[in-house]
Amino acid sequence: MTTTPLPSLREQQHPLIRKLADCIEAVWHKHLDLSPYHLPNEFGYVEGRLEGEKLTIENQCYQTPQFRKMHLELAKVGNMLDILHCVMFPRPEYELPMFGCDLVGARGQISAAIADLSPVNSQYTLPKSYTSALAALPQLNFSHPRELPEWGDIFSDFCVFVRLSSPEEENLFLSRTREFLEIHCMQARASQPLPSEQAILSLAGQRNYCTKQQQNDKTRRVLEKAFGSDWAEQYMTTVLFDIPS
Ligand SMILES: C=CC1=C(C)C(=O)N/C1=C\C1=NC(=C\c2[nH]c(/C=C3\NC(=O)C(CC)=C3C)c(C)c2CCC(=O)O)/C(CCC(=O)O)=C1C
Repeated sequence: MTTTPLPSLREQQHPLIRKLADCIEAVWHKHLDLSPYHLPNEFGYVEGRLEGEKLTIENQCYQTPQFRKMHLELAKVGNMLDILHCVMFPRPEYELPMFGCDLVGARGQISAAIADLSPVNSQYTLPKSYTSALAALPQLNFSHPRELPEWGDIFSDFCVFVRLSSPEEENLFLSRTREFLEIHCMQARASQPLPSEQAILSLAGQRNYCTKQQQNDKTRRVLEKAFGSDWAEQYMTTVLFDIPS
């Protein structure tokens, strides 16, 4: 007897969030050898109240030989906010950057769309194979680019951070994020583990990435209003951006 999977939260969210969630899963399944990554079970599916609005979070996590954790999170705040969050944490013995993306939709418009392959080596530079593949992509011109906050110094020169104001730009963002993911997954599959002293340097870069991302007060505020500051702190430091030991 086949159990029909529960409909994902994405069916109730902004179409671009649904398309990007489907795209991320498709690229992961196409290129990588996925195994489950078990989050503490209270975090698989959580519900809270945000000023009377229900906050629903749906998490999916995998791991592969090259990635210790690949996290796709969908969140919905009543009818106000739709969120997609995705971070791929490389195993430190691989010199791979961090893929991260965040989509925040309010009342049908995507006010924040960001995707990046962020360097975590000791010089905070991307591997040459990434730089050449990314530099070969056509230059995109979005009508509403956005300025990164202070803590955003972790992102690469190829980072896309925009407000999306049309279906055409939504599709541009979707295809550029798919390109980032395809490059990343193919590079990851072709990569070999580094000597252990290199792993220590990558760990430091990942720690910096997580520490900076934990400074995002816009994320923290949504979580605090729904679950309180202790829960938000725990969630940001153990689920969203857990610093590898
Ligand atoms: C790879 C990058 C990246 C990753 C992985 C990441 O997690 N955030 C990332 C980036 C990033 N996010 C930003 C903004 C917002 N984030 C949320 C909320 C959530 N985002 C979540 O993931 C979750 C958990 C599900 C919640 C709850 C809201 C509400 C906003 C305001 C929306 C707006 O400004 O229009 C900004 C702008 C920050 C600024 O301008 O100061 C940046 C740069």
